Amino acid sequence: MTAMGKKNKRIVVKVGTSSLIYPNGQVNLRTIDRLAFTLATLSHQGYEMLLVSSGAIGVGLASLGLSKRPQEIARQQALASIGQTELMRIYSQRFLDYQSKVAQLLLTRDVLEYPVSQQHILNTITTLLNDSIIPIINENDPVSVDELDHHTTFSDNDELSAQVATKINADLLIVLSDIDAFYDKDPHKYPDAKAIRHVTHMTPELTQAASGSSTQFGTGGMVTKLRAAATIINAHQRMVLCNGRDPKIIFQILEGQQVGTIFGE
Ligand SMILES: Nc1ncnc2c1ncn2[C@@H]1O[C@H](COP(=O)(O)OP(=O)(O)O)[C@@H](O)[C@H]1O
Ligand SMILES: N[C@@H](CCC(=O)OP(=O)(O)O)C(=O)O
Repeated sequence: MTAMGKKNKRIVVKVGTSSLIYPNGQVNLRTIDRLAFTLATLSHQGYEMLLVSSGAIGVGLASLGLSKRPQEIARQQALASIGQTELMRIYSQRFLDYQSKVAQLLLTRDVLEYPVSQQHILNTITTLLNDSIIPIINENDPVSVDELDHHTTFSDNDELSAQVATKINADLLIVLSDIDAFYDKDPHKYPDAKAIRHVTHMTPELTQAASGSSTQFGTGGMVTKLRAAATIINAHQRMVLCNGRDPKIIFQILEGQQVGTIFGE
């Protein structure tokens, strides 16, 4: 079973905070550099590449030399606004080194759901892809709110990446995490956990196997990745979950090698 057929062209890559920030809070420039190299190379080969990148809050913490995420929402939103510009500065510079241009889209749930704004977002993405510019997407954290009467957040960027992948009709969503695959239980807690290589449909057992993040900076853990996978399976699309330590793993996936966990028929 491989993730890709020959016709696959439009690829969404999602990278989580745990791949972008070292456990000591420093920005992982090595991974960012390899990510830029990989996506730029594939874009030059004719693939349409999009990146959904977390890391605004993590980079914000690193910029201010803070080690712990604050509780207060306004502080988190301020950190995201500080970190987002720095994250994009790093991406722009690294992608330029590999002769690729990037663009930034910051989205909230409401603008992606409302038909008129959704169409504008899709038009922007299509125009960028036609010009071989790589859209880098994150949630617009400083304006996202999660209140009873006004809910504009995505639960997490895993869900945002699945929403984007379905709306732009992507051929594949690749979720890069700090773990090699989806396991029958959290391998950070249970050393005897076994990798599940292919999931064609969701079952209550699989949902139960997924638990939260056990890393300092990750947010949703496997719960949100499984939700994203369910969205992708329902849309008859495909998702691969794999380790983002070395983003060159994306080349292996596109060459048809079996890595990580494949979700979808
Ligand atoms: N069944 C499972 N299989 C794999 N990982 C799991 C599972 N349940 C929970 N996890 C945890 O989910 C983590 C990945 O999620 P997270 O820390 O949010 O990463 P990211 O920043 O990439 O989104 C893993 O490091 C692991 O500890
Ligand atoms: N929008 C937030 C990331 C939220 C998120 O989903 O994080 P992660 O679980 O690391 O993918 C940020 O840029 O810090």
